[in-house]
Amino acid sequence: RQHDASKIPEPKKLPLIGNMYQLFGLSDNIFSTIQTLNKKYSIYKISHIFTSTIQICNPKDAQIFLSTKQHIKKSLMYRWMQDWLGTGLLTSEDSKWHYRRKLLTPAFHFNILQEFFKVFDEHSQLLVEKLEEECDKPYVDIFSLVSNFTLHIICETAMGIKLDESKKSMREYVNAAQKIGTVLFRRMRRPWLYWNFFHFVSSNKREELLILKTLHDFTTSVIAEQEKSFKNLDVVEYNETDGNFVAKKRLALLDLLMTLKYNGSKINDEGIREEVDTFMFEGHDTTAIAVSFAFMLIANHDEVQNKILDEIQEVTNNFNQKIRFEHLSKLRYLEMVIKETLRLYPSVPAIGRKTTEDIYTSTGYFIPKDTYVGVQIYSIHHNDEYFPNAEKFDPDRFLPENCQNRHPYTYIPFSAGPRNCIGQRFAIMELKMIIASVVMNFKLIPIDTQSSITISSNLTIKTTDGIKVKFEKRSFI
Ligand code: HEM
Repeated sequence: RQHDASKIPEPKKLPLIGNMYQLFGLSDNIFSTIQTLNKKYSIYKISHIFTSTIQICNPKDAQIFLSTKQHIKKSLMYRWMQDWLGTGLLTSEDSKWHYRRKLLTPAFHFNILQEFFKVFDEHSQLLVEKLEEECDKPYVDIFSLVSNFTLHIICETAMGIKLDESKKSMREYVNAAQKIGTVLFRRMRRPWLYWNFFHFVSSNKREELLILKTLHDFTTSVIAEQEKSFKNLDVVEYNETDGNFVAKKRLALLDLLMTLKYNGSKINDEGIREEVDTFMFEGHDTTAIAVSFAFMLIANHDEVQNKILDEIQEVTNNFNQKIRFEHLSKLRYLEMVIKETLRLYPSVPAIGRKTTEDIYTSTGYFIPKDTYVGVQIYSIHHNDEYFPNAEKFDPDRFLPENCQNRHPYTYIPFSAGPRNCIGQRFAIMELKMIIASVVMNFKLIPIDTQSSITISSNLTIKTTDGIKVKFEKRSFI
């Protein structure tokens, strides 16, 4: 065992600015700079005068940090996100996180998801209608179109409100949600902005405040709208053992939070705002990204597209029935396509933690308590050692027999362990419904390819120039 954190490999350092300078430069190529480092080392340290982070690019160490209840504290980036998300489920720690996680888990129970199906269906059909209007165009920039639909879906399901289609604030919200990531990333790359004072007086902060206003105005209007129609049912009881209030009936997210607020629990207006901001963002952006990359990959792989279509044909009795809730679990090949899309393009490419006790890595490096750690999901997914010919899109990697011998932490698009994604099943259902509805109605024609796009760094994975796909109406259905 090597008992020394200083033994962890470090890319070349300079005085004061450490090796952080490696990440300076244009935001477009930062992503590839990070990936080059990630390919070179399976674990390494990146640092400057104010802070250092251990980057983990291998599944064994990812398991050490993610699988236990021990390391649920988050890294610096999540603290910077608190002006936006408060301490909602994604950014909270310790007892607050435990309480909220326990409280909100039933809001994504199977029975609730089943009720959401009609919303997934309705918006998938509306997306099909919208794409029909786009068939004449040389291509569709898919993310900006789909994110509108996924925002509607999260509002109508988890928040329980129907958005007004013409609402200008909706588009503004989606744009602001893209911009906030850029502002947060800019801070990460400028060491002097780690100092709250310097950040407070910077132009970055001024930009952040404007963006936050747009984001918060939108979520505030969603809460106000839901509150107008909210009916307070007597479904809350006090749990003597843990001193918390619980709902006796399963409720969707915002209904649950409102019910608890009106019945004297710990949830107040601020708590509601935190969770609405958190779920609104996590719930629409991640899924829109996944749909966009899935369309690009399907368009570029005819054999995959045909297999998806064959499976839908079989499940819907030769396209004679509409896709129903019970069909979703039968769309097994489509599920493999979604998994392979999330391997190549995990919507959340990296996550951060802070150690809560001294720890040894799988190769014996010592990491002391209170160290920031980054788990590099994208680079674990792109490692040829775990996924031979890793850049190749091959859904068969997820055939049961092909998964057996893989370390479980080689594939972690939803993270893993107690702080994994609470919306995982929601996301898979929504993706299945949207992709099946679109492939059933259109032939997807490639415009962008895996090599034509440039991935850019943001909180979630983005490209510098959108993702372009062409849609051609199928005539035989
Ligand atoms: C393809 C879609 C999605 C992907 C790839 C994804 C991925 C992730 C990942 C990697 C995390 C861990 C973040 C971290 O530890 O910092 C996470 C957490 C989370 N996700 Fe998702 N997510 C998706 C969809 C959703 C949806 C649809 C929702 C809401 C309905 C959602 C809500 C959340 C929340 C609230 C957390 C924080 C959980 C906690 O800390 O207890 N996600 N997600």
